[in-house]
Amino acid sequence: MTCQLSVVVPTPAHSTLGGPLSYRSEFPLAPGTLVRVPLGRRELLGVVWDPEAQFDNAAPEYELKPIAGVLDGIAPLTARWRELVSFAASYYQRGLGEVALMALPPQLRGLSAEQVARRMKRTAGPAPATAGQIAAAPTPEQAAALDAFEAGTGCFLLFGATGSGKTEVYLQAVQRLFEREPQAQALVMVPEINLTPQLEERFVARFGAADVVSLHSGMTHPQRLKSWLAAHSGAARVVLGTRMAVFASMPGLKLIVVDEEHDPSYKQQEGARYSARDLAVYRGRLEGAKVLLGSATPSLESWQACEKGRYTRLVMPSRIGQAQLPKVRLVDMNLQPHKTVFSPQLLDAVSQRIARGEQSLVFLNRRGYAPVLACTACDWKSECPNCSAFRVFHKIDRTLRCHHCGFTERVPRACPLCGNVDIAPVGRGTERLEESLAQLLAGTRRPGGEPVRIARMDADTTRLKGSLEVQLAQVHAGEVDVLVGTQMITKGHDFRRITLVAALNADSALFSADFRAPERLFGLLMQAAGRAGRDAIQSGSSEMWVQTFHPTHPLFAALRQHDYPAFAAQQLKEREQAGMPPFGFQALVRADARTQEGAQAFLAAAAAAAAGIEAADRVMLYSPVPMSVQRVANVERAQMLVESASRAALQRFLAAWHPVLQATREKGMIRWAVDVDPLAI
Ligand SMILES: Nc1ncnc2c1ncn2[C@@H]1O[C@H](COP(=O)(O)OP(=O)(O)OP(=O)(O)O)[C@@H](O)[C@H]1O
Ligand SMILES: [Zn+2]
Repeated sequence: MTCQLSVVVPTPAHSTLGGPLSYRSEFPLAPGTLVRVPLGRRELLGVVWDPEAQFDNAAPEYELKPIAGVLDGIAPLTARWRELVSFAASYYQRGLGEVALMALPPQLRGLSAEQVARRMKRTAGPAPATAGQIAAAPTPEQAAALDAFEAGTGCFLLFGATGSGKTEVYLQAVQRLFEREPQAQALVMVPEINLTPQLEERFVARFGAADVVSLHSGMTHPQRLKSWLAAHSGAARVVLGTRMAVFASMPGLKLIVVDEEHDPSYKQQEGARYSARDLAVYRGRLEGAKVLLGSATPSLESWQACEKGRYTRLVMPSRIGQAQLPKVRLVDMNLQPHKTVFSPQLLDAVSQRIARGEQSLVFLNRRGYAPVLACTACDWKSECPNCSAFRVFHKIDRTLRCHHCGFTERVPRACPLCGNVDIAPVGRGTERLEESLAQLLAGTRRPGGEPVRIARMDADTTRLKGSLEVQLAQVHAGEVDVLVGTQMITKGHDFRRITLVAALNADSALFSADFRAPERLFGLLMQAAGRAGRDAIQSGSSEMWVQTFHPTHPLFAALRQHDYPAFAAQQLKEREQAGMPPFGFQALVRADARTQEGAQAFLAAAAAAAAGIEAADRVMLYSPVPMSVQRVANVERAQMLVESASRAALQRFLAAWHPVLQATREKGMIRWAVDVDPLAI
């Protein structure tokens, strides 16, 4: 008996081999089975997909190649998993094979059936240890949220203030699930790996190390495979991971938590540009699993879904232990001498904290020493030769580094244009901020009379594996008085000793062209404020300082009141009037080419050819424009916005347009891609 199988294999993006390929097998195989198949001269990992005709004697056998092997140690992927992958591929306009294989651990691709069988044996460890740490007694707000979650169905938004104990709600929701259904599985997603160490500890303490596995890109391939197999076999009951974990194979999935659901890092920014938060909601529906989104500053999309009754809102306005939210203080920088970096009031407030043995956090969204190095005599600036951007001066190793293409050079001794030896940094990054703070606070003493200890945390200081954990531990242990860093330090951390948070240059985002900029800024400032005063004892005197040239901006009025709902209502009104998301739906087509003209011509040609295709009348195509950083690594970039009042119409249009884009030729074109529901425009 010969069977015809449809098998999904990794095919290049936009390839005409988008769907499953047909292979021959001597025996029937269940959909979802992992197989190895020949393609061209290679042998690839594939997934048996839902068959049109799994068994078909009339098939022209001689044309079909036989499969090369079956990974029969691994149970087939479920129909729901395959449906999730199919949906993601079609919604985000990518190849099915690309998405399916991206969703599997990379190491699986290279393993033979025997190797897999051996790994499976190794993952089957001792019986899982039972839950260890006892849960804290929930506060009344936590208890109410848990009960409402228990009683309802579908998708929930846990709108809880910073420090209101959302993590404990996640833990107890999972725990209650396991008490009811011991075989059930829970997926808990976090935005970034840097938030994971603390959370992972808490889940392990509660459910035991054998029950909890992680999935994120910081893991080695063998570790990832091990976690994946444990989740797939059901041995691990909790999967804790970043956006990629949304595709984890979990046959017993009953609960999905998305912590800090507003965080932009849930959106993949290359390849298949999926939103893990949105897929989590979709997956919840597919699997019949409840979905719990949590945030103190929800995305306007999720907020609107609550307003419309599609999600159930759970609110926890109070901080644990009656701790208060910090008092917001605005410093009007118009009243400060020109080029003031640190207003004297702010400096004074920080010094007072140090003298009392409290910690301060100062954040600035720019790493490096200075964003530009410039000649004091001529026009030379540290431009990147490959990008339309400046190279950033890093003093620590005296380099100029491009943060877009990575191009790095030693700082020249003299101006490359005029030979002047006096070249100077312009502006300020975290490295320089750390340096100037050390000077400004040189006279300040800690309660014991010791000098001030300043630490910096950003992508540069945390590059080495494990260094982030070490630095966070130092802050938690009170070995740091002032923590300087990028927004990395404003997210999610449960700092207990910080009583002052300062934002130094928030203004640039106030007048950004991106309609999401106010939402992002407000979220960032509220989250940053959320790091102060988390310990009830000190919270009464906690403060959030914002230095701004626009103190009367309405965004700050809402910030002062910690009033997210008012801010959201005002923003949603503006968005509704303008037909912007979540009231309208968008996609971006990006084009990379040798020249900017070429990139734009490609987009214009594809737009012209779109007339008359399905749903084109319900879609608005804007003119192609250069991207804000127009050239990166000598590639010119342009984009075109596609908008519709209907998500379904936009989807139909994009699907019909795909072959048109594929057929559009333009000299010098390098690549193009569609970004559905783009986060930045
Ligand atoms: N029921 C409880 N009893 C005592 N302490 C609790 C309780 N629930 C949470 N906590 C403690 O309160 C602190 C804040 O909780 P958590 O970090 O979960 O806040 P959060 O809501 O996630 O805040 P953020 O949005 O800022 O991340 C933690 O130290 C946690 O251990
Ligand atoms: Zn560059």
